[in-house]
Amino acid sequence: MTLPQPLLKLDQLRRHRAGRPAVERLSLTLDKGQILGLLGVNGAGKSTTLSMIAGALRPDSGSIQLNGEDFLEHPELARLIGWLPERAPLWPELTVHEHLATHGRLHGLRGAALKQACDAIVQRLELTPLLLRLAGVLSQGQRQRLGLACALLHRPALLVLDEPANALDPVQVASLRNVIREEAAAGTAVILSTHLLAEVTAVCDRVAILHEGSLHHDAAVTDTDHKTLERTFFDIAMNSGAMNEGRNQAA
Ligand SMILES: Nc1ncnc2c1ncn2[C@@H]1O[C@H](COP(=O)(O)OP(=O)(O)OP(=O)(O)O)[C@@H](O)[C@H]1O
Repeated sequence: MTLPQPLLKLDQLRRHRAGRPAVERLSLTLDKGQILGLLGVNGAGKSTTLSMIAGALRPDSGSIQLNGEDFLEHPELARLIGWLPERAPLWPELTVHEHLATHGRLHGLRGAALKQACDAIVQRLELTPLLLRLAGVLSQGQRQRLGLACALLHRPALLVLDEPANALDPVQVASLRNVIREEAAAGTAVILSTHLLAEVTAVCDRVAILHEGSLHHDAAVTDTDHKTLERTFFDIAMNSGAMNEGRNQAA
């Protein structure tokens, strides 16, 4: 019997930025319907990792497989991905509706299918009152919601969210959590980076901790209550030198 392959497989990813290692020998897998939280202090390498997964930054070495295919060899597999970067890239002179329609067209949606996709995401993310507003005058939280809508519009198999709760009010944070859970229940794999441990325990079923570009922890969240996760996070952040020595000796 052949085992189902993971939706996403990172193998020994490496990337230097400004002459320094930003991500080092990172290997991870993610299955359909899983929600992985990526934690780490500032500069740990979370955004660099997510940018490589989303196809926006090429690794120096290592491989990325999507559905068993080599993403670096087949960049067209980007159609499987919905990406919300740390700062949603919006055109200030386009309205919310024009953004959605443009994103849909870029993903090959036309006519009735495009209208249906836009209507569905507008309703889901409660964007109706904002439809005719220019992106340039949206609040930060509204920009974040529009960025999330653009990432979800084409029904990606893998959702890559870089600090998605940034600037959202508590009502919108709760609604974001629901959207993430609904996506995972429908089979979408989700990877999200955050600084908020509570975000991970509330919504993720797995957690990975990056430090200085390397993976230091990868565990199921059900096995890790909030206090334990907090302790693990601080241990890694404060004792990384000692941990690295241990890892090097073990290697
Ligand atoms: N555009 C860039 N040019 C050069 N170096 C960069 C760039 N972006 C990030 N870096 C460097 O890469 C390393 C990893 O940064 P990255 O943004 O991936 O970390 P992060 O974990 O997402 O941080 P934060 O939590 O602050 O968003 C850091 O040393 C950072 O200085």
